[in-house]
Amino acid sequence: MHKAGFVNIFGKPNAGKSTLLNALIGEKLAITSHKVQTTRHRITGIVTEPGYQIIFSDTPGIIDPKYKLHEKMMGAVRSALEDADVALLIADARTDFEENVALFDSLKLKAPILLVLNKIDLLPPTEQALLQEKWTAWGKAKKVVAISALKQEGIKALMEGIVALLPAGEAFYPEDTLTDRSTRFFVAELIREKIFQLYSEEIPYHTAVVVTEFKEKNTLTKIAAEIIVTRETQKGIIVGEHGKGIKEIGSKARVDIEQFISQKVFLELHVRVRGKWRDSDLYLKEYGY
Ligand SMILES: Nc1nc2c(ncn2[C@@H]2O[C@H](COP(=O)(O)OP(=O)(O)OP(=O)(O)O)[C@@H](O)[C@H]2O)c(=O)[nH]1
Repeated sequence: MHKAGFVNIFGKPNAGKSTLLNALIGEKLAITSHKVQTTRHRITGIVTEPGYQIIFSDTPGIIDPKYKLHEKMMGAVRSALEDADVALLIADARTDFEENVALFDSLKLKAPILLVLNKIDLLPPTEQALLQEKWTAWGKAKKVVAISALKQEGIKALMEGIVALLPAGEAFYPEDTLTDRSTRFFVAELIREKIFQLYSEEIPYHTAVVVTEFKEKNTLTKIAAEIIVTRETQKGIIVGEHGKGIKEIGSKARVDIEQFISQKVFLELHVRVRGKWRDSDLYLKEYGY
């Protein structure tokens, strides 16, 4: 019997959802950083094996919306709640058990649940066993699996648990499909990731990235992108003294983009100020939210 279905990942910000998606897919599709709310979209990654196809979705961490951007992010979570065949609820093993329970209960999921206890590499084994018992006693998960998404431990057992819960069905996508997102989308995400990794405090949360040009030539791909911020001062910080900041974003992003598209890249970055982009439907649409 062939199996196929949508397996959606939910959890608090920073629980490790994107790291888990990448570990399950075996490719870097979702960007990560140690800051919360790195993920803003629903990102799909597809695994096809002889007996099954799984369409995984990473979702933004669940928060109370403060900007229209946040509302769009939570819209992505809602759509994922509705179409899940299997729900992966991921909890950072070091965070508060009750808070995670409250969040997971509030989702009112109808799909079968797999509870994923992540970051166990940071926990003594005795604590891990206790926590695993607590989650089993919660009673709503078909299975509790302890993993380290970062160290890729426990992923095989998790995969087996997922396949067991998958409904019968034909594949939704051709077997060589890795994702439903465009290359441009991933290029913008890789640039955005560098901003999350290189700048502290509020800058990343005021930033969007749009690819304005993507031209494949014989030996190299020419890419131009705009980094959108909300204030002139932020532009100054991103550009940096003598352009040092933007050069660093550019050279780090270029290395990753070249690896992603397997071609040499010429990357041109510009910074643009757009006062209220996070609250403007027009700009949010233009920037892909
Ligand atoms: N030690 C350890 N760190 C991890 C593990 N999984 C994820 N992390 C780290 O936790 C941080 C957050 O990981 P992400 O995958 O970006 O988390 P997320 O849940 O997608 O975060 P949002 O985008 O805020 O929703 C990153 O610094 C990861 O490297 C793990 O198993 N062990």
